[in-house]
Amino acid sequence: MTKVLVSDPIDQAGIDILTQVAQVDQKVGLSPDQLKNIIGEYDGLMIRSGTQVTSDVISEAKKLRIIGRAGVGVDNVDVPTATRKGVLVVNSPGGNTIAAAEHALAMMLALSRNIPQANGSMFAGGWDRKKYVGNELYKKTLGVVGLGKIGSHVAKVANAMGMEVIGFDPFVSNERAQQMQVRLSDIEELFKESDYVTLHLPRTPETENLVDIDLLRKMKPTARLVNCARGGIINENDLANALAENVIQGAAIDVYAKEPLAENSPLRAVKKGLVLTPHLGASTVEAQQNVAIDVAEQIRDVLLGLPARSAVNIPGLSAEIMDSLKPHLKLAETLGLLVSQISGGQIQKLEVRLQGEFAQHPSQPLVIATLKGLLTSALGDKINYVNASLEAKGRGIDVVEIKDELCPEFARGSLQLDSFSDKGGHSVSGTVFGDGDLGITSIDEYPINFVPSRHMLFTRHRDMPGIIGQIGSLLGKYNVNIASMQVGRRIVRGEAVMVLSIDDPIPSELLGSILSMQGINEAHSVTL
Ligand SMILES: NC(=O)c1ccc[n+]([C@@H]2O[C@H](COP(=O)([O-])OP(=O)(O)OC[C@H]3O[C@@H](n4cnc5c(N)ncnc54)[C@H](O)[C@@H]3O)[C@@H](O)[C@H]2O)c1
Ligand SMILES: O=C(O)CC[C@@H](O)C(=O)O
Repeated sequence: MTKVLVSDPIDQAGIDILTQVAQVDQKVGLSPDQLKNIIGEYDGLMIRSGTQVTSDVISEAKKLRIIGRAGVGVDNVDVPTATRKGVLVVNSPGGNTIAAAEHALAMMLALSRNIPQANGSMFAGGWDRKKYVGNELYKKTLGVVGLGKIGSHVAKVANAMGMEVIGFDPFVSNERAQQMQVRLSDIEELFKESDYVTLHLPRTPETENLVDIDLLRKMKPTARLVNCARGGIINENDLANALAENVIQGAAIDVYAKEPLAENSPLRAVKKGLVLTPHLGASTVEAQQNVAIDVAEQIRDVLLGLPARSAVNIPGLSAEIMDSLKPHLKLAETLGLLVSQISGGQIQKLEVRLQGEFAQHPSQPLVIATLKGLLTSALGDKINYVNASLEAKGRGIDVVEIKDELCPEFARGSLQLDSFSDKGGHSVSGTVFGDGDLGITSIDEYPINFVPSRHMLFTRHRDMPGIIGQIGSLLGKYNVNIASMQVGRRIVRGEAVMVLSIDDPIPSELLGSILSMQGINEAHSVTL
């Protein structure tokens, strides 16, 4: 029975999708040890930001295939460990964009008009109209740090509200910034010039403590800072001191270095100018439905053996790409399996030659599929699209990609693998025909033409009368049925290759007998 654990509160729409394919256990509030103790039972795990999926947790997973994060940030998942274990990590990159952008805008407005303070005072019996005079956003300068999905939506709305928007994002071009009506600046200038600064960048080792007391001191004393991105980007002690010392006028914070925010956090002790929310950026009914559906559909698909839309740990391999490249990926995997089984040694280098149509597609998915095929004989079902590149690297396989847009021989191009091992080199190539069928078109540069089948016998032998008949008789003796045969050679009576498609695998004793025949240089049993 396929089982999925849901360990954070998830919208029912997502649960309904998961129950189409699995038994769904909803267990919210598990301690790290409780999660470790039960994770071994599950094929899928669905979380929000509350569950910490540490390396310890992933190490205890016996059959986990997918971790689905109903949201954007996967900083609560040890992605490198998941990748090593071949566990796919998926998220919902766009499901809560609007919710998070609107929360940041709400925080700016709340700060400028003292709404939380005025609200608190009203419920305490007050009526203070002088104390809560605020500021308008109109004609003020907004600095947006991180101009991705959320930052660009904030910029759009701020522009519409009559703000001047400046931005800092090292990965955004001037053209893109112009389209967003944002003037690019460096980070120090942005902090100096802005009346409001809003953060919309990820937390990474480079962005941790990015906003410290030095940067805060660059801000205007009337400036306000909003963080609805990730905790840890602002140094919380420095912010508390800056507010206490009137270095800046205000701040509104939704996310914290450590969540939930500790009771004795210096932020909770700030007396004025600070608005805090408990990581509510994505907490709208609409966003929670969006992310639950988006991620549950991906978990369902992966458990059914289909690709995911937003895989975090196989970049460049979206469901769309996998769908459009289906036969090409199948060929890449088949050639990888084939070359690994005829190589017979520890492969040290693999050249992946993409020609014609193959060179026009993104190469990364095709290389990953090749490596998956290459390592399947050694690792069985432990190898998949998630960990193939990492496993190949770990085994010291040097992968070289060669692209050639021309391919005069085959209308749809061809893919060739050249492997180099301690036992010498081998080469296989193939193509995809118009109807999506696969064809193997050469082995060790001997032209050949066959449709790959589950079981095959491959030989390199002297091209001399009687040798093929002898192999046929031996197979007959072992009751192995031949489905088809293909022979390729370059010189008459030189060396030739033969591929037999057979109905059953070759027993090792039979392979030994074939290898001991006169004129046989190599014989390999191949299973795809
Ligand atoms: N508060 C919430 O509930 C909530 C909800 C959703 C997203 N988020 C967070 O909001 C942030 C933005 O999310 P998004 O969906 O817009 O992501 P995104 O990937 O679309 O955009 C992030 C942008 O940050 C930029 N960036 C990266 N490093 C930078 C740096 N050092 N300086 C400046 N810019 C840098 C990137 O180039 C990118 O354009 C993320 O941290 C995400 O986790 C929070
Ligand atoms: O799950 C949540 O509510 C937080 C989501 C948000 O931080 C995200 O990264 O998508």
